[in-house]
Amino acid sequence: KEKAEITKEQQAFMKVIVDSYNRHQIPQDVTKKLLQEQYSAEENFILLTEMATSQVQVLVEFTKNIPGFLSLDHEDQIALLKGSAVEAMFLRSAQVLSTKMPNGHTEVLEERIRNSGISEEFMTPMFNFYKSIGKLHMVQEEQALLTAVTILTPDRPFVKDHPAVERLQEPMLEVLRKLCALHHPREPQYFARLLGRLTELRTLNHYHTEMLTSWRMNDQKFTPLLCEIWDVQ
Ligand SMILES: O=C(NC1CCCCC1)[C@H](C1CCCCC1)n1c(-c2ccc(-c3ccccc3)s2)nc2ccccc21
Repeated sequence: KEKAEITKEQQAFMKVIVDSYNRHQIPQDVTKKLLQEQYSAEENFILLTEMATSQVQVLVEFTKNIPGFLSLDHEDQIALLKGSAVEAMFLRSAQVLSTKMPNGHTEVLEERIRNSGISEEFMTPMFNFYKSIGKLHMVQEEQALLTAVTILTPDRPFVKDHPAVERLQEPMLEVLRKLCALHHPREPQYFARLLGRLTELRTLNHYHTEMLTSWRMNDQKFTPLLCEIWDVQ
């Protein structure tokens, strides 16, 4: 019995994470902008760097609210943020695309992304990921916790104290498992499928530098923050 129930402290824990996740304002802006018109590859690249820069700032605020994160070794805090920023960006982008929109808007958005300047070879893996996230119909709490679980991945490059990160990730996974059972009672494998998406995320992470350098334009410009996050220049 007690295995399934979400305890009082787990609820409080989850509230902190979900509230802080919902202070995310970027997704609406990017959807509105992209639906306005098809921009040139240059304009889209600038839009991406702007969105990504503010997304990283929001991600840092979100991460600081994860219980226990600030008591981790400071260099490990940086390593976790650097290691997860791109995955959080793709996860957020997937959630933006799977948000319910008026008829035809999703198709327009997809078209704009296909013609944004990203080279063709990345479209299939990227949209496969977006579709697979969409099919999960995640509730907000699941989205917030999945992002927190992604950030608290112990085996990121340069993380020294793995066990300390695992100790933070475990309660997160426990609450997420209970949430999945609660919101998707008829899908016992839902939690496993959710975690399977994290593997797909790592593949996209693997492509990201090439996606940027092969963007259909010359001499892409990056802000110092993005050079840190995107391993470019
Ligand atoms: O603005 C965006 N995403 C925001 C990021 C911060 C959080 C909110 C969403 C971009 C736009 C794509 C079209 C051109 C402008 C930028 N976007 C992407 C990305 C495709 C490739 C991406 C990437 C990231 C890092 C490295 C290499 C490549 S992100 N998928 C989207 C799905 C739905 C709506 C927007 C989406």
